[in-house]
Amino acid sequence: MSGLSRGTGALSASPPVALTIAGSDSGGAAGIAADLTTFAAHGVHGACVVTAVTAQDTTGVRDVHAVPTANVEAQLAAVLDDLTVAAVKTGMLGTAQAVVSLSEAWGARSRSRPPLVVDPVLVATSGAVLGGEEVRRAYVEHLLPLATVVTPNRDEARALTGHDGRPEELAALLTELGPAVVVTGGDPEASGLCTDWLAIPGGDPVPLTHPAVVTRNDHGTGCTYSAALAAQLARGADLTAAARAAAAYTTRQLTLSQTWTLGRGRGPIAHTGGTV
Ligand SMILES: Nc1ncnc2c1ncn2[C@@H]1O[C@H](COP(=O)(O)OP(=O)(O)O)[C@@H](O)[C@H]1O
Ligand SMILES: Cc1ncc(COP(=O)(O)OP(=O)(O)O)c(N)n1
Repeated sequence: MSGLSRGTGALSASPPVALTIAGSDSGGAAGIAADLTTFAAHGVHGACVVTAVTAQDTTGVRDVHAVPTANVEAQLAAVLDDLTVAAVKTGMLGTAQAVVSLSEAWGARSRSRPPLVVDPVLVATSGAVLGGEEVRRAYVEHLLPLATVVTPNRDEARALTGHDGRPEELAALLTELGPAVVVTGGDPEASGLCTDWLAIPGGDPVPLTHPAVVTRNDHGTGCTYSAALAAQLARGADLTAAARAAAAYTTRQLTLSQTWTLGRGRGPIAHTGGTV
């Protein structure tokens, strides 16, 4: 045996790499924290491009610092120049400039592009606005047409379409921009069920229904779902299987954190409980 320690574990193949482009949540519930821990739970190596730094806890968002666009671009170039990325997800992008810059960088890539999951973060659970009207418009005009799949919750789907229809109608409308769509959520307290609507361009929207978890600890749920979806795609799942698996994973994390008491407000969803 040489002087080098070989460790005790079996040799393993390199994991797939997923990249999150998102903001940080100082409370560790949403954003980059949720994404990287969710990637890890799926056996996927996580790279990250930080777009915004939020001073945030379980009760709300106190401050937002947008990372300068030139630095966001440099982070993205560093990751893509070096790592073979199998899937990308975007979360809070924060400014219209960041949305446009990312769209241009993505559109300009000549090599094959991995699946791009866009979680169009506009508003947090606490009601804090994380992306205003200019950001909304930039998503619609620039980024959504480049996405593989977009994962708005019902409020975001209404905002993006400018319509107040049923979620399956909103999902179908958004596919007209090009991507597949999962409109997430539902009315868990009323029905005991959550129904996400998956629409693939050219097909009829399909309901994906699962039991609802009654919990106050749901901060970071949308981030966790979209990160799990990206991780599944990085592992090679097809979109329908990935959407089902991501919802199952998210439900399991909500169940695990159901009895937690962390913070004074909407506590964090668990991120890495159980195995995938
Ligand atoms: N109470 C709940 N019980 C089980 N699943 C849930 C619950 N709330 C949301 N989900 C699921 O979590 C995922 C993210 O949805 P959603 O909560 O709409 O995101 P966001 O946090 O962006 O509003 C979806 O698959 C949705 O069905
Ligand atoms: C930095 C940051 N990014 C995203 C969100 C929104 O999180 P999300 O999981 O969509 O939903 P909430 O549970 O926060 O509504 C955030 N709050 N912060």
